[in-house]
Amino acid sequence: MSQQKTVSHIDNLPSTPGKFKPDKSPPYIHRLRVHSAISRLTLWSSLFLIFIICFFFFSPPSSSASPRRALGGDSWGGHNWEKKVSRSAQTRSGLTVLVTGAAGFVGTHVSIALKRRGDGILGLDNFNDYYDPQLKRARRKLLDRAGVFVVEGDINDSELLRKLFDVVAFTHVMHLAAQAGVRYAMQNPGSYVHSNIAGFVSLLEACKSATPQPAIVWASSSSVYGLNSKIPFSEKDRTDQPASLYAATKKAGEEIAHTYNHIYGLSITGLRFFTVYGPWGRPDMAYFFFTKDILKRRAITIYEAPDHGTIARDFTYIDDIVKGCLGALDTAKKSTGSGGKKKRAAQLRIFNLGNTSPVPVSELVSILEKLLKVKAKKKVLPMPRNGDVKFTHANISLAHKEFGYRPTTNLDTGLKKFVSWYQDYYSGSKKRVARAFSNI
Ligand SMILES: O=C(O)[C@H]1O[C@H](OP(=O)(O)OP(=O)(O)OC[C@H]2O[C@@H](n3ccc(=O)[nH]c3=O)[C@H](O)[C@@H]2O)[C@H](O)[C@@H](O)[C@H]1O
Repeated sequence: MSQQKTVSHIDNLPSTPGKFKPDKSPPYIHRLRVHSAISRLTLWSSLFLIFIICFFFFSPPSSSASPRRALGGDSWGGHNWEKKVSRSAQTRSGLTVLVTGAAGFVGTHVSIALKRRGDGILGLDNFNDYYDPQLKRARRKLLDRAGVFVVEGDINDSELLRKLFDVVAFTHVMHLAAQAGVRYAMQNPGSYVHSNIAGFVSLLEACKSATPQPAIVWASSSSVYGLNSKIPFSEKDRTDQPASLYAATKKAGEEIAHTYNHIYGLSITGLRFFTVYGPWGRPDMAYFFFTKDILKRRAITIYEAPDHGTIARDFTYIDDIVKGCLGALDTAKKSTGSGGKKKRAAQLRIFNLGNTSPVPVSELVSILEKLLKVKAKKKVLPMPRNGDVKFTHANISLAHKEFGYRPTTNLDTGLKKFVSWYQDYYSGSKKRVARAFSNI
């Protein structure tokens, strides 16, 4: 009993050493006190040790110290990586631009054009295999030579995006990463939602939280006009009848852009590209695979509208598109938000970037036959209902007024340049391949 009392008395002793007054208790009381002090010390040391272990195990590794694995891409992070990122984005007096989809067709041309005039450019691309990734790797070589570093990663990787905005204060984002192709949407609808909707939102989230907020210029598409029959297509025309999921995701992008502009004060410019073609183009596009098939003496399919109607496109040459992109970047006003909050209304624009002269697909094939000096084996079939539209035709007066956009390359001239690049690039001759790389 008395021992129990004594123990409870010992437990009530002050734990602060300075307040402990030595007393004249018997020796067994001292032993008990020492024993208790040792137990407490052991308990606190164990707790401290557990805390340290938990801290090291559960805290995220510092990405500046060790590289991390990107979502669907290379590893990123670390001192050397950050140095490459900063060096690529460095500029004396120009823009500091993050180009998404930099290893894509338009992304490569725009990045090189911006770098050449002195802007600081950082590329981002996930190098997916929608079409030959070898071609994307070859474009990366061009970018490397031009001094543009391309980070391999996905726009859905918000941690990577945050890191990029931490390392570089981008003034602009040229957003070109997307799942392209009108007809492929029937085979892989999820990829359109992943890149063109979820990916776009992920990018806008990063932009709205960045300090400073960048101005954004991004690629919408002529396909948003869908079944619109009023020609030429003007930005004021209706865009609520998309004919493909691709078009629907681009239209959704335009609405999402409105929301981020409205809530967060992001300055956003959408560019509706009209069937862009040229050297280093996309192998999934008709002019590209027609060239390949004609040269291989394989039959090509040409679609026609009901009642043998013509299908036509406002084919637009890549150099004209590049000028349009640069014009849009140069006239983009600053975003107005900060810390994720809007201060005042910000710029929100949409422009057609087309060629203003539609050409029937049959005419495109005739030009290719002349340039390739091979007669095409043609199969004419009714246009399947798989997302295609009968014709496109851009009214470009708005882009002309705002930044002097005026396309100057007709389809004959543009295809001549494409065919010359194609024949060099796929020639198998070292000298000619080198020429394909130098002609950009
Ligand atoms: O402006 C856009 O926003 C879009 O442009 C491009 O789409 P489209 O204009 O449909 O180009 P593309 O496929 O080259 O077909 C060209 C023509 O060939 C016809 N076509 C096609 C295939 C075939 O086998 N036969 C055929 O006649 C076909 O009927 C069509 O008339 C981009 O791919 C797209 O990503 C998007 O950017």
